[in-house]
Amino acid sequence: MLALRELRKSYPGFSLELSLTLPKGQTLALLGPSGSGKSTVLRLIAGLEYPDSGSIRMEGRELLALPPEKRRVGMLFQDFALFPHLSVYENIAFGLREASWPKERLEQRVRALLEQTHLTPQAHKLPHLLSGGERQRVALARAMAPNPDLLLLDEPLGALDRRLREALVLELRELLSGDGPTAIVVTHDQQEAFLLADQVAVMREGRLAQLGSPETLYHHPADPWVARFLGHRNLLSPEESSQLGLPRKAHLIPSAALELGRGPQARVLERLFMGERVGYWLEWQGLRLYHESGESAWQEGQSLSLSLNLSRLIPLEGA
Ligand SMILES: Nc1ncnc2c1ncn2[C@@H]1O[C@H](COP(=O)(O)OP(=O)(O)OP(=O)(O)O)[C@@H](O)[C@H]1O
Repeated sequence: MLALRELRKSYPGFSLELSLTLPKGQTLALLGPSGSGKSTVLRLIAGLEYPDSGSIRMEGRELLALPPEKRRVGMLFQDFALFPHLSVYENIAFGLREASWPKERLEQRVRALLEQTHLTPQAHKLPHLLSGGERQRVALARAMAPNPDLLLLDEPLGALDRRLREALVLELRELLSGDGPTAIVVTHDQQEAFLLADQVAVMREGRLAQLGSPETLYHHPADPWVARFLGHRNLLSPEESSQLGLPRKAHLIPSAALELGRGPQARVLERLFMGERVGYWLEWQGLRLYHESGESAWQEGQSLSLSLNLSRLIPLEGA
């Protein structure tokens, strides 16, 4: 288990303050906008930065008392940083040679990792001959080689184009799930965080805005900021809520609360064709609501009847 306790780090104009725990074997995603402190957390754990105060305990050891190389933490960088002149095999073996692993044990470990990451046929290739996905797996195998207690992945899919990211996120998910390593993944992509992590920590300005499973976070965001950050578009302010007869609090309108085909008229303000799905911004009873569906026939200016099931709205803390 990893435990960060009251970890503090200040830079001019920015301060981080964080406590959280991560059970062994689980994956945590640090999700937040640019500048919210995600990479700082990784750097503090890896030992590339030192905190002003606090503690980082991993399997009962205080990591802050140890130099980076003794922390048993593996790091995977955004650009993978493979050694271009070394084969796949030698890239994976690199850290083990540095740590003077005995020959036989080293060979066994590298072969096992090649198997696990489906890279055995590529073992003797140089990195430039590999696909993006294969390169990612080499980098991951290299980071996992010395059996770190914790794997840190900083935007592991950040440098790749969207189509490749979509395929690779599933490969990464397979490697991290089940009896995979304890891992922390930094990402600013909500979908990636949800697909990879058991727990998601949403960060805002150096603080933990919310920690929870992807489903809990999505269905029960802590406040309107988290709700908006996770892509919810239909939120009521406290004033709008009270006009509808609800308590004077912000509310989230889940898509299941919008019922089409009955109720007062809504006007289509904007139609956003995206392919399989079409998004519609609607004006209804003085509110601007967003609805997404497979229905593509509605046009701008058209009216539809719509009702809002108030019993399904979720009250949120904060404004
Ligand atoms: N070495 C440093 N010296 C001064 N300020 C720093 C340093 N490292 C980070 N910061 C500041 O700390 C804040 C958090 O940076 P950090 O890189 O952790 O954010 P992030 O959430 O990872 O952002 P991104 O998604 O853009 O990578 C930023 O305002 C940044 O400018």
